[in-house]
Amino acid sequence: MQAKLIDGKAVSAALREQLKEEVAALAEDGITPGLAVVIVGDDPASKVYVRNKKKACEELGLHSEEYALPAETTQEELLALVDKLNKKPDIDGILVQLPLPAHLDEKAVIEAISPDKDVDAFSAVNVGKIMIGDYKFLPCTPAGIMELIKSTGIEVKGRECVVVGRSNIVGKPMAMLLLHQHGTVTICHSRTADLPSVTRRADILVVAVGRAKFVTADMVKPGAVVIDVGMNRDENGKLCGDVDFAEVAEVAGAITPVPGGVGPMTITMLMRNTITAAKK
Ligand SMILES: Nc1nc(=O)c2c([nH]1)NC[C@@H]1CN(c3ccc(C(=O)N[C@@H](CCC(=O)O)C(=O)O)cc3)C=[N+]21
Repeated sequence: MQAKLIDGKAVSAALREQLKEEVAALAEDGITPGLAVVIVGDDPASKVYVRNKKKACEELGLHSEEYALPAETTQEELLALVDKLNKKPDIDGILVQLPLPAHLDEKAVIEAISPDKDVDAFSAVNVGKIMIGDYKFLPCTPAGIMELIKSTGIEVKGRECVVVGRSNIVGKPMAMLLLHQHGTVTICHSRTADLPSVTRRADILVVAVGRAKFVTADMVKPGAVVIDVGMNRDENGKLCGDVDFAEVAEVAGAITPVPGGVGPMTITMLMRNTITAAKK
């Protein structure tokens, strides 16, 4: 392996030390940031994330509440809970774990969360604010990736940045954040013609397609920074990313592992957003 490993756990740990100081400063004013996590149904992978979020809250001294609702929960029941949390004074951030079971209207639930408590920054108002560069919260995964890129010391300004994947929660906001830092940004997706020729232009390559080992060494420019957002299970049930780590690490200049890359950063940014929300 010739690439430098981008250690999401280490970058996370350093940021969490700073956040602890912010929490301590808020405590002097009698403020404890509070996060509510709502999970509907019992997807085992979702449970892992929810557990990691709760652990991070405990580590930083945040108040956290978990609402585990049965898979049969109705839209009305879920909206009633969101409404209650919107009004709950000790809750600053609300996260409804996605995806929701198919009978629930995800969009309506996201829009029901008060924009001031929308720590995922998924609602239309918050997405719009990101577009115009006037935001309070950044979406957690793209924000965490910007911190990882910063940790490599590479400057985004003027560079070729290629984002593979165009989801509302990762690909699109990711492209916008790179653009804010003056990157030259290309978004690719499943219909992109000759994808390898596009990804090979990237100085910074962010991959969020949800397909195990989708990016191979021939798709990567030598020396590129490669960020892997994937969370897949391989044939043996082992967690793996969208990038074929073993072979791409021979070509890239720096690369994130899965696990231990983007995942921990997502949670750290969620903590940061909750603290920001508590500052009012
Ligand atoms: N409203 C909402 N907001 C989210 O932010 C959200 C969501 N829904 N639904 C699911 C995805 C996924 N996600 C992850 C967060 C942390 C890890 C994480 O901590 N990963 C660790 C370990 C994971 C493991 O061991 O299984 C790592 O990569 O090292 C992973 C995935 C947040 N999501």
